[in-house]
Amino acid sequence: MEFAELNPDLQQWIRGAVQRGQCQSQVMDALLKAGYQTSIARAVEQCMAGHTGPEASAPAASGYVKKPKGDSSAFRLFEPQRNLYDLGERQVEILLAMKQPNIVLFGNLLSDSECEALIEMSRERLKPSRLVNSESGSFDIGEARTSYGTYFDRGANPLIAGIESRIERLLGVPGNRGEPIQVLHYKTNTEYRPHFDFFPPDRPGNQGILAKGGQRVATLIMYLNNVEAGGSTVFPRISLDVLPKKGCGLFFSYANTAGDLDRQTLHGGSPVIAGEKWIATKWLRLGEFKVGDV
Ligand SMILES: O=C(O)CCC(=O)C(=O)O
Ligand SMILES: [Fe+2]
Repeated sequence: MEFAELNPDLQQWIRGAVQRGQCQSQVMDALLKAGYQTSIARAVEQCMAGHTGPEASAPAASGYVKKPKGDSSAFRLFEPQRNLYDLGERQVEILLAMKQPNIVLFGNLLSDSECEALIEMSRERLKPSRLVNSESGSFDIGEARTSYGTYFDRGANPLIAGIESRIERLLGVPGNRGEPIQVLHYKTNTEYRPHFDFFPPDRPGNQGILAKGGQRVATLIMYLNNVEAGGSTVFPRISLDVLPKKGCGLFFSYANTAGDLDRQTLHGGSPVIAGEKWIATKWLRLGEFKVGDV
């Protein structure tokens, strides 16, 4: 495979690895671990030899969140303009809004019965949550994330479809950019340690994920129950703790006002001290995320 045929994210990663002084076998090793075929060797060789042609410009669904000229709004996504969003079937309130990072807390996003139904339909399906290993691309279980979870394909049933349609109308982001809704259950003493929801594009293990729908650009966490103690969504770099409240939704997008990935969005699910915690999460991509692309 020719270097020029690779997608720009992968080109960029290989260029970066070469510039960092990695030798051909180290680069190949990382790529093979990330699931690429040996046929990529020719492209790596070309890059090593400096025969890469002109730098390709990143397509819309690139691994980076880059500011399009003069406008970062496509990447920052939802920024509230009113205090109440009347969606007809539901009035969603804005309870908190922060500009940098772009964080919005929604009230009245889900009804009590929607929250309860989501929990009930997930109970039997829960499996230990996994983390993406950004070096190898594998999905690993570990103590950084001790919740249990499951997910529902887009439009999997009328309840999921209704919630997805509400999210689409509220945020103004096409539903086909959404990943499947994931439901997570944290028992007492479990947590999800601080992390980024975007996939650092310079890591070989993230190339496969980025190829499907492009970079993640935003998260919407929907709280499905009230938690007795602990279990906040914590943003340690900005000293913010959002306490879970049934029916509320926490939205944040990862591009700062310059359109670059904002590392202030580091966040986690802090340990549940008493009781249990249930959330449902919708992540949004820069491009279309095809159902089945998990
Ligand atoms: O549990 C939380 O509040 C945060 C969950 C989270 O960060 C995630 O699922 O990516
Ligand atoms: Fe997260």
